[in-house]
Amino acid sequence: MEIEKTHIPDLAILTPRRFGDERGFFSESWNRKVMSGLGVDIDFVQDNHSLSRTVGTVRGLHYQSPPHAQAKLVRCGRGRIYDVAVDVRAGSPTFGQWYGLELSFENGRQLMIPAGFLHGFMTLEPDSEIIYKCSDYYAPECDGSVRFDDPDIGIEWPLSGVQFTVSAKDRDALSFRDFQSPFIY
Ligand SMILES: Cc1cn([C@H]2C[C@H](O)[C@@H](COP(=O)(O)OP(=O)(O)O[C@H]3O[C@H](C)C(=O)[C@H](O)[C@H]3O)O2)c(=O)[nH]c1=O
Repeated sequence: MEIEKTHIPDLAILTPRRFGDERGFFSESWNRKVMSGLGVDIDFVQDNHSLSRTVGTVRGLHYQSPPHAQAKLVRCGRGRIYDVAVDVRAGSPTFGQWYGLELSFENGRQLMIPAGFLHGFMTLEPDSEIIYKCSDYYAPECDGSVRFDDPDIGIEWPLSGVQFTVSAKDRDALSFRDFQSPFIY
């Protein structure tokens, strides 16, 4: 398992080793013992899996507030997405800063997102599927969302000039200016 830091503290990229042979490959997508040896010890309790049919589907930017804040480990099981996390931990030196990268079946990369971040992605291929581990259970009463295209965050999404597919919840999401962070660094 390779682990790479980003410019945002605690936000990291994990790339599991793939054992290739004539059949294809085998990979351990998560191993708690290996990761705790690398200093990342999270008790994930829920796995999520979503399929987005069209290019330019955007899901996010979402968060769950305490006491059900979620750390997430995100990977792309099919297709290709641009995955983004925004640091919204009050007091963090990188508060309001975002980091994005391509996750795909091909590159096998995973984004390790601590609690206290907004999370969202944009699909770059049709029929893209993401699979992600969460460190707390779904709690709709704690669910919140901020506009993916908020100018005060300024995410440089890779696609422009396309008709984005966005849920009503995400279209009506908060502006970053109206968002009150419930997270402490
Ligand atoms: C998140 C979630 C949703 N649901 C139900 C609730 C709705 O009836 C349906 C679709 O939910 P939603 O529109 O919130 O799904 P996404 O837009 O993919 O939201 C997710 O996308 C972004 C990228 C995230 O990081 C979050 O995990 C999550 O907010 O699934 C559940 O039953 N359990 C869950 O954990």
